Amino acid sequence: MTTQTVRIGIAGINGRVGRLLREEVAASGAVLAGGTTRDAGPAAPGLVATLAELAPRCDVAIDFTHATTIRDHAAILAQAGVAWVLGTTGLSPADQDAVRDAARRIPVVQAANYSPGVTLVTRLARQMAAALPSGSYDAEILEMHHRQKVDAPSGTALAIGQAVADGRGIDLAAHTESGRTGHTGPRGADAIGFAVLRGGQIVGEHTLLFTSATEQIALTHRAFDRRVFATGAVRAAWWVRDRPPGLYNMEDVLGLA
Ligand SMILES: NC(=O)C1=CN([C@@H]2O[C@H](COP(=O)(O)OP(=O)(O)OC[C@H]3O[C@@H](n4cnc5c(N)ncnc54)[C@H](OP(=O)(O)O)[C@@H]3O)[C@@H](O)[C@H]2O)C=CC1
Ligand SMILES: O=C(O)C1=N[C@H](C(=O)O)C[C@H](O)C1
Repeated sequence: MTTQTVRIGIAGINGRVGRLLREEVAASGAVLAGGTTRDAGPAAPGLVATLAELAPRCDVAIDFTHATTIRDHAAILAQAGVAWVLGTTGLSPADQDAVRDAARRIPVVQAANYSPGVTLVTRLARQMAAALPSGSYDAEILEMHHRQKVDAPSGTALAIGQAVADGRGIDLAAHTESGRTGHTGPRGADAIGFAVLRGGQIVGEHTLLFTSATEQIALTHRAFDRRVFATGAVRAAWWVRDRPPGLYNMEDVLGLA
C-alpha cells in the first residue's frame, strides 16, 4: 500500500548536511519527525540524543553522521522496522557487514554521494573502465574536500574506484594505490590510484582520469552546494518508504539500475 506522506527523522540534524536536510524534508511535504544531536536539551523540541529515541516516530531515518554510529544505527533501525537512507562515509568492512545485515530486515538506500551527477559519473566510470583496457589506460582518481572532512579517500572516490574495478573485473582492494610517497617503485599495471586534497570549504570535487601514452580522458564532477546531497537523500526517503527489505542505491532511486 502506498502512503500519502512519510515521517522522516534526521540523524545528525545539526550537521552541515543535517541542517539542509531539515529544510528539504519540510519543502518536500514530508513530516519532519525530529532529529538527533548529542547536544539535545529541553530548549530543542523534537531533538533527541539517540536514534533509539527517534526511531519510533519515523517511517524513514536519513543518516549523515559518523562511521562510529553505523553498527548501533543498523541494529536500532532493523529492530524498529524503520527504513534507512544512509549517507555516512568512512565505513569499515565490519560496518558494511552491519548495513548488509540490516538490509535483510528493512529497506536501506546507501550512497556515498546523493547527487544525480555523481550517480551518473559512477555509472560512466564502470562503462569506460570496461572499454579502456588497463594495459593501455591507467585509472587514477583525484578528490578534493573541505578541511573539516574526517575520512579519506572520500566515499565517492572509493565508489568510483569500485566502479572501475567492476568494469575491469578486478578486486579493488588488491589493486588500490593510495597515498604514494617516497620510493614507491613504478605504478602497478592494473593499479587504481587515489589522490586526496583537503582545504578551505571545497564542497566536493572528484575527477577520474584514464591516461594512456597518447591521450587522457578526464571525467570531473564538482558539487557547488551541499544542498544537492540533501535533496537527493530526501528523494531517496520518499522512494524507499514502501519498498521491501533490501540494499538499494541511487541508481535504483533514479530508475537507472
Ligand atoms: N552521501 C552523501 O551524499 C554525503 C555524505 N556525507 C557524509 O555524511 C557524514 C556527515 O557529513 P557532514 O554533515 O559534513 O558532517 P558534520 O560533522 O557537519 O555532521 C555530522 C553530525 O553527526 C553527528 N555525530 C558525529 N559523531 C557522532 C557520534 N559519534 N554519534 C552520534 N552523532 C554523531 C554530529 O551531531 P552533534 O554534534 O549535533 O551530535 C554532527 O553534527 C560524513 O560521513 C560525510 O562524509 C557528506 C556529504 C554528502
Ligand atoms: O564529507 C563530505 O563533505 C562529503 N562526503 C561524501 C564522500 O565522502 O564522498 C560526499 C561528498 O563528496 C561530500
